[in-house]
Amino acid sequence: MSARPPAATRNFSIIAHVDHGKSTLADRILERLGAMGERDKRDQTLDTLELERERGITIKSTPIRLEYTRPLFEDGTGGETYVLNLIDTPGHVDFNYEVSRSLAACEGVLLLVDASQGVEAQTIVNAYLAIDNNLEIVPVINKIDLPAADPEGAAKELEDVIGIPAEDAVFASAKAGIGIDEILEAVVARIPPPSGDPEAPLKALIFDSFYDAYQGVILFVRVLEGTVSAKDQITLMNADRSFEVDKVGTFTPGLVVGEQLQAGAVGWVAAGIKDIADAQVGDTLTGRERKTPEAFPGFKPAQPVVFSGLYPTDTEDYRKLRDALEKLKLNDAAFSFDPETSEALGFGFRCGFLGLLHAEIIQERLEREYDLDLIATAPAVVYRVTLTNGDVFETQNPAEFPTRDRMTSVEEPYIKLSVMLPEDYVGPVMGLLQERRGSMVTMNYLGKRVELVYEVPFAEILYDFHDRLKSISRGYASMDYEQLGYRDGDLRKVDILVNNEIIDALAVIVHETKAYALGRKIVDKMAEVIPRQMFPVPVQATIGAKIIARATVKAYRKDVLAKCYGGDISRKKKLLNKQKKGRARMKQIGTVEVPQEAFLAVLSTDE
Ligand SMILES: Nc1nc2c(ncn2[C@@H]2O[C@H](COP(=O)(O)OP(=O)(O)OP(=O)(O)O)[C@@H](O)[C@H]2O)c(=O)[nH]1
Repeated sequence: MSARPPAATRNFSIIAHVDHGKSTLADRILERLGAMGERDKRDQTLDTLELERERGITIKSTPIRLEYTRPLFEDGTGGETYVLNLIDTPGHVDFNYEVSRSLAACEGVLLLVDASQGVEAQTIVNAYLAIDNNLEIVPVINKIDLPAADPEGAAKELEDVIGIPAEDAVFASAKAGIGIDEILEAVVARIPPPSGDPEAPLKALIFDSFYDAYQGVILFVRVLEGTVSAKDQITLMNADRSFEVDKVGTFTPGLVVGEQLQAGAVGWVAAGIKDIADAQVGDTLTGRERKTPEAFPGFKPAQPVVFSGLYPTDTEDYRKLRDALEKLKLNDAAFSFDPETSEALGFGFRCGFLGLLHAEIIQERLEREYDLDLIATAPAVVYRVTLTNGDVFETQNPAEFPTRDRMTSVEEPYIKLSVMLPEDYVGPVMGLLQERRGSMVTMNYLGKRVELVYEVPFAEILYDFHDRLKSISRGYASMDYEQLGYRDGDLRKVDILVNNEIIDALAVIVHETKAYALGRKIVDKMAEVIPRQMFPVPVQATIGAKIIARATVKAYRKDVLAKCYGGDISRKKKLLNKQKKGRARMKQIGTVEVPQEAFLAVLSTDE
């Protein structure tokens, strides 16, 4: 494995906007290079988790080592064999940091653009991630088989927006297998080989990892300098922890054990690391004795930015939930959980995620793989509050948010949001962004399409923003964003009362200008979803002592069982059973049963 000089290696990734054909192209390359072999030819080989496949989104970056032998050309060239390390990248903004680390492990990328869609928001963001990492970009215009394809137009857009010469583009159809040979030739001809001195002190970048019950954490690394072998003593520079290497190897796919990994190589390292927090993506591996002078730049500890409470609907399941969270955490340094108690919901956990999709994935896994029924509270961002006594504290739990008289200021996280859309929808989309307290940074025209760049409070896009954007642009707009940092905001806590009791888990933080509208929306939605009781149930929204909105859940007119008096007993049983089923995902609060939907009332769309 290590005998091959780095000159014959190419490390690259495929980057694209969602659905532009990344997985299809990767599969086609694998197939072309025989890597599918005898294995079951599945739809999307690179997407490993069961859940990813169902959602059609790649979560884990799984590299694959391929061998490519150039054909013999008439001029007598060709015939050489190259090792191609194809590093997959997750295709969602929640995982942009992982994408940037995966790219840091490469020398080049295939930038894939759908010939019928053209450049989209994620195309631009991903291209800039590649440019920031000084990568060679090979533009590939995909789906040229589609009747609506305009390959030249898409190539021209790339040139106009990102400055990649249109004549560099390779036209392809991953589905029909067109242009695959050209793509492989472009990879070896245009993407530079890795450099680095195998004799230098070890310097390897961790770009992904997973937890294995027997081996501990398996690190996916790109060796930048030096060599790493079994029995080496290594140090993780940012974590400042040292380990002895058990095994190293490459991916073919599947983990293959090898002797060593040298500068330029992409492979895996197992070193009996038990805690994934010690081996975070972006950290640098070096020799314990012979250290590299500087860690690879740009390390950011995984930090959740969206928080939500997770409670078992059945209080008996608390331990089961804790065990499940512990298991998931083994594999996911970016996910956090801490016990929390809610007066309304009992014992649960405050969980932190990289974004809404990450939150949804974790929740779905808990329910499906661990068979748990959960109540999730509305997602919230982290607020920074300065109290009147000068103390500053951060909170992501609206229930803990202080009243106005106890604080002097609040700050909230902002993002830089980039939206790509046809010019016809610019008006309505700008209206939406303004409604979300956004301020424009730039507006770029490219032909009939426009890129809008806005600074927006993160909380404003958490809920229904993406759906609204899609619906007002008839599905044509695409978006991507990056975190910017904290800014002052005039924020209030809105409490929700059911049957005159504050339900702590329903509190939300909202901008002063929107408090009334949001309070109204929540109480109306609550009144709609809380089942009728034997008595009328008032639902109120308050700021401090002031009621800002109110609605009532009307009482039953008749007892459901009244009909059954004297009737046959099986019918009565059936009815009770039906009611019991309907009760799944309900939480008894005082005398009132509140369904999961009510806890997410704040997420319901305005329309
Ligand atoms: N007509 C046509 N369809 C294609 C081509 N390449 C991919 N597709 C289709 O486009 C859709 C999206 O392709 P994927 O490969 O899943 O896209 P992706 O970019 O990997 O998507 P994510 O994994 O969700 O990021 C699928 O329905 C593919 O069959 C192509 O060359 N021509």
